[in-house]
Amino acid sequence: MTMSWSNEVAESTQNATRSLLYVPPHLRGVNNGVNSFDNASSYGSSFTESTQTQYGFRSNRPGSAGSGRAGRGRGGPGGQSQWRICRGKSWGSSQSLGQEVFAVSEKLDDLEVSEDEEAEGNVGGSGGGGGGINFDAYEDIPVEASGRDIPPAASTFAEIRLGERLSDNIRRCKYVKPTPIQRHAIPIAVAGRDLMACAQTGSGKTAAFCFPIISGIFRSRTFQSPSRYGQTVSFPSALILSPTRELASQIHDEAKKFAYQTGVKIVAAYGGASISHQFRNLEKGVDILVATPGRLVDIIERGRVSLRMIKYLTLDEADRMLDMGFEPQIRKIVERMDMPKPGVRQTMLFSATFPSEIQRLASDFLSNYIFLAVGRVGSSTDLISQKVDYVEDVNKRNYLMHILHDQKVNGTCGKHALTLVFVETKKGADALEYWLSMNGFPAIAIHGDKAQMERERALKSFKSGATPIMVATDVASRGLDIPHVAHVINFDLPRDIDDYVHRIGRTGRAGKSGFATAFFSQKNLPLAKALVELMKESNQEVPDWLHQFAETSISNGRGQRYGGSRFGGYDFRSTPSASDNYYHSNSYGGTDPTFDANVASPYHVSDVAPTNGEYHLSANAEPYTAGQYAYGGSYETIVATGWD
Ligand SMILES: Nc1ncnc2c1ncn2[C@@H]1O[C@H](COP(=O)(O)OP(=O)(O)OP(=O)(O)O)[C@@H](O)[C@H]1O
Repeated sequence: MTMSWSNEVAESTQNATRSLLYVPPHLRGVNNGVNSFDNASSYGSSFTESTQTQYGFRSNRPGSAGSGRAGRGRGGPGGQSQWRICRGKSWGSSQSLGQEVFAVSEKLDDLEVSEDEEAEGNVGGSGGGGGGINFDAYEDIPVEASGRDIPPAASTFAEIRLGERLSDNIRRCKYVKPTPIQRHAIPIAVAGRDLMACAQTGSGKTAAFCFPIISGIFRSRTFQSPSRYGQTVSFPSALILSPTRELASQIHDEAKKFAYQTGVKIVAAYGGASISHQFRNLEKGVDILVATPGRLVDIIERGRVSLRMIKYLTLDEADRMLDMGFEPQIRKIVERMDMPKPGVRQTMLFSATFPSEIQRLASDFLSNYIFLAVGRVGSSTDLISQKVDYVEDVNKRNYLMHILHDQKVNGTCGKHALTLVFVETKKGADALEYWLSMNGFPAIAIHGDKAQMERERALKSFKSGATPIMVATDVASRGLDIPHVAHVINFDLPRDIDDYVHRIGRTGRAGKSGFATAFFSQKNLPLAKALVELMKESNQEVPDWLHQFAETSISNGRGQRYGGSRFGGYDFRSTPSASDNYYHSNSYGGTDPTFDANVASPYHVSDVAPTNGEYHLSANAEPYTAGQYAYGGSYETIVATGWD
């Protein structure tokens, strides 16, 4: 049998196991077909008024009447919202729980990807589709760039001149058109500039940093030889750091596809996997090393890798990499392990969220950089329909099971509609996996206490649809690009709104719609304000009760966001507190000599309607005011347990 091109390149993880039905160890030999959901027939009665959802179908979804951003074209021709009122019914808080979860499953129905669609290569995801991605969804996204002499954006890949081989691979991946982050970031990176880039989850950041690196290494080939076969110490030209093993592995797979037949060698090194195997891979030659921080330090200290020749440094999920959990290790790698200094190497930082404190820390690693924000910094894409339900902790399991049961009986949770359930703790993940499995729901858990093989097996089983429910801690919240995740359920809400943004971002990727449900209880009060702001920014309907919580709640700081909605993003250099005398650009290609670091420019570069590569300045936005977008409050320590 001939393997498809992408399968050939990414041999291992691409082998789906759809035909396998996962049976958890404790259920082997047990009649798995028995659905003990009968036990749950009394759900309705076990829910008090306060646990009833305040479900509202969105009549004000983008593209429908009343939307401030009508005509986006998302969800089909004519800009019809995916989340329409189903079958002419309207729902309210007086509906029974059963009816409400039924409504959820109807929504999931809308999300299902047909076999035809997949066959046509219209499905995004690491499988490499993309031809039918709804790029219109991104067209009116605000873009802001600040910094000196900003290279102009490109509207096609061809304009960027990435080289023939890479261009062929881009076509093979069915990337017809660059996404907004790619249009802006790739020319900046190809021009050799340092970059801090913030763009929404699922919007194509991986390619935005991989293409310039691969192209740059390929071009310099004649002048500089790669790390050669048999060398005991490897000297990669590029280092891509990721907070999790799974993300490192995914970036490695993607980069390999992009670098196919270019001769650019890519090696992954992350914890939990055999280090001797990784040494052997390094000995075969490495241009681009994709690594998690812990394993990288280990291999450097064992003298197997030197960072002396690094020309490109990328931190994916950069804000996570620089938060309290990882920062010391990253500093050690970047500042004390032989790596060329900022200005000598090229540094690129990418994330969907960038709190100002982290931007400040990150600026230590950058030189004369450009800040690029596609969409509002830290906002979620409005491709994700968000719903928040008030559910007391004691009722969460039953409520979850009711939702899943409904998906199941309505046939809406097929192999193409996966459900990802986030919980707070590793123990909680195991317990919920067990409980769901015992109740006839094929679930698998992933968390940092599992052996790497088990983590990989869990992910593979979930991706293939063999186990369509995955219970996860935050180890799966960032970067993972899993096709067909239709529903993200925050069984336990995170304490940090940015984590919420990343978690729900596992659905609604590459222009596709997704659905996110959060179970909110009293203990989530500190998150209420930020959640309301985020939902409003993403054009979501906010339940009245959540508004009330938000008004009364005191933020814990991490929950709080930069205040208010505003066009474009926020570059921390434009606040009075930015310690250095930073520059600020008022246009692509020009620096405003009158720029005052204390009052940022009111001009914004917009690509709302780029014509012939021309970008328009809009002076319509209010000037920044001091601290207006500061990531308010105190900064709580986040311990990145189980990440590396
Ligand atoms: N130009 C493009 N054309 C078609 N598909 C694309 C394009 N760029 C990226 N994709 C696809 O979009 C999906 C999301 O991309 P990617 O994983 O890079 O998103 P991301 O912005 O890094 O998300 P996150 O913030 O969650 O890490 C992937 O499946 C990728 O293959």
